[in-house]
Amino acid sequence: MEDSRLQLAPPKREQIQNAVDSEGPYRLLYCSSKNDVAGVLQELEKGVEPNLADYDKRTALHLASSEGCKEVVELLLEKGADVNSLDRWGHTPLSDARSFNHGEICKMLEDLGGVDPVELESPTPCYEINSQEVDMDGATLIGEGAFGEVYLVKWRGTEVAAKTIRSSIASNPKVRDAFMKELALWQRLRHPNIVQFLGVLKQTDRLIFLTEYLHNGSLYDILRRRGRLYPQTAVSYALDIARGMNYLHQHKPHAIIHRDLTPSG
Ligand SMILES: Nc1ncnc2c1ncn2[C@@H]1O[C@H](COP(=O)(O)OP(=O)(O)OP(=O)(O)O)[C@@H](O)[C@H]1O
Repeated sequence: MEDSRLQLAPPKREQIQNAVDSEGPYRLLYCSSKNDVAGVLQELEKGVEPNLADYDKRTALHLASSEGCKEVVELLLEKGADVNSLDRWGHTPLSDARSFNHGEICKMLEDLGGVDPVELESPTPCYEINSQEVDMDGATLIGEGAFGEVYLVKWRGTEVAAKTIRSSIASNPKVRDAFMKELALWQRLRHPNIVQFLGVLKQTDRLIFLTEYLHNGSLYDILRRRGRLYPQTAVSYALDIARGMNYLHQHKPHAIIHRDLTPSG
């Protein structure tokens, strides 16, 4: 697994813009994303609710905050827009203003009690496994990846994969920190098509973590052993991969983007 593979992705700007109509009550959302103060005022005067939201539960205040439309943010707040409304990803307008670095808007929202639930999420430390429970001396080498060797070991009587991280990588505090954050995120994932993360070995000078052991290895290993797959098998593998990817993309509050999907990992 690469240290940059699992990435947090805020909602894309194009998605925000495509999601809003320029006509009907949704014109409020469209005008808010374009900093069209007169248009926003017109809609509010027609009686459109300031907290009207699109199908992603994004309000005019979310859109104006993402797009840096300071005047519209000011107007919406004055007209009673909810400073802490949550969109489908659990983001408030302040989360959006922060992701796009709109400092002045952040300040306006904070002054009115705006909070950012994304920031409040506490990073969970990685589950630690006592290294005495794992027989590293009896380990069998099963592969080698970009970051180190992979071994088959037994942990509490169960076969698991132990991934060792090269000391040249693990000894760099910045890289190690980024790696640990990625592992902390991985340990929260639960899906039949995502290899299960089990924990990090403690009391060892090396960085080693355990995952579920796959008896057939990676897709690359299967292709190398068996050659061409039957079409039904290929389709069933493709569906399993798509299910795993879909789970990552639906992850809340942020989608997870793999960025390095290959037959070997
Ligand atoms: N959980 C596992 N169960 C069985 N074999 C595994 C497992 N993880 C890795 N392997 C084997 O070890 C090899 C190296 O895996 P690893 O994930 O470290 O490297 P990689 O394929 O280069 O991916 P990355 O780019 O993440 O380093 C794989 O190709 C596979 O043969």
